[in-house]
Amino acid sequence: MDDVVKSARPQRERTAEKNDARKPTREEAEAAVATLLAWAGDDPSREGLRDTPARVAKAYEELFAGYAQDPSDVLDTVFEDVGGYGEMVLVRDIPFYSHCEHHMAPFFGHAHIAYYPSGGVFGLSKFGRLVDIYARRLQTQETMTAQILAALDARLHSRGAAVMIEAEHMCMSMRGVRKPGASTVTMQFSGPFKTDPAEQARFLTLVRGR
Ligand SMILES: Nc1nc2c(ncn2[C@@H]2O[C@H](COP(=O)(O)OP(=O)(O)OP(=O)(O)O)[C@@H](O)[C@H]2O)c(=O)[nH]1
Ligand SMILES: [Zn+2]
Repeated sequence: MDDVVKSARPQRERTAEKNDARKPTREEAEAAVATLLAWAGDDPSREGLRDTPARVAKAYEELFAGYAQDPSDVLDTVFEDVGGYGEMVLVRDIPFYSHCEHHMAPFFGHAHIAYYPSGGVFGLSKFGRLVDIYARRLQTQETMTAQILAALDARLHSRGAAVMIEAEHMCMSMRGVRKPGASTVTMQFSGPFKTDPAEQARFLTLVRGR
């Protein structure tokens, strides 16, 4: 397993608990939204915007719920009685919505995750949950790709994984360089996917073969 030290439960990552010391109150968050509305040129006290700061704070709780979630928790469902299955498992086209850490603008697309099981397989829905934990945080697409791979690498039941993410960034589509339709593809490999080009090619063929 390359340069990764495995454990049954990986270290907890950035979580709400860790950030609690400097976490503003909900009232402060809503006041900040009102300030942004005024700064954008609107009147936060007009009827249509009166409840907007509260709605935005509530929406942020959902959109950024990943800070309060631990990826190691979702990979705890493992099925060991799978008739000796040890071939690649690929879950492809997992949709996600995230926000880039540079502009807090949405980026969205699909993740594809493959791994080689070792003595058991993960519950399939957990890959969607894993993607969402990272998608519901601020980061780059590259970071998200690497973190999903690292979460799998840290589990005893994976002996190598491949993660590919394809996404469109609204900070490049709606503003700035304004190139709607441009897609960014990132990928990270470990185990056989990293050491064997044929494994990488098989993963890429299976992802594309739909
Ligand atoms: N590598 C990477 N870059 C990203 C991601 N999301 C946004 N960016 C880029 O972050 C960069 C920020 O560039 P800056 O020059 O600091 O900010 P800016 O003036 O708003 O840049 P423009 O977007 O070019 O207008 C831009 O090139 C974005 O396209 C991501 O997930 N990965
Ligand atoms: Zn951006």
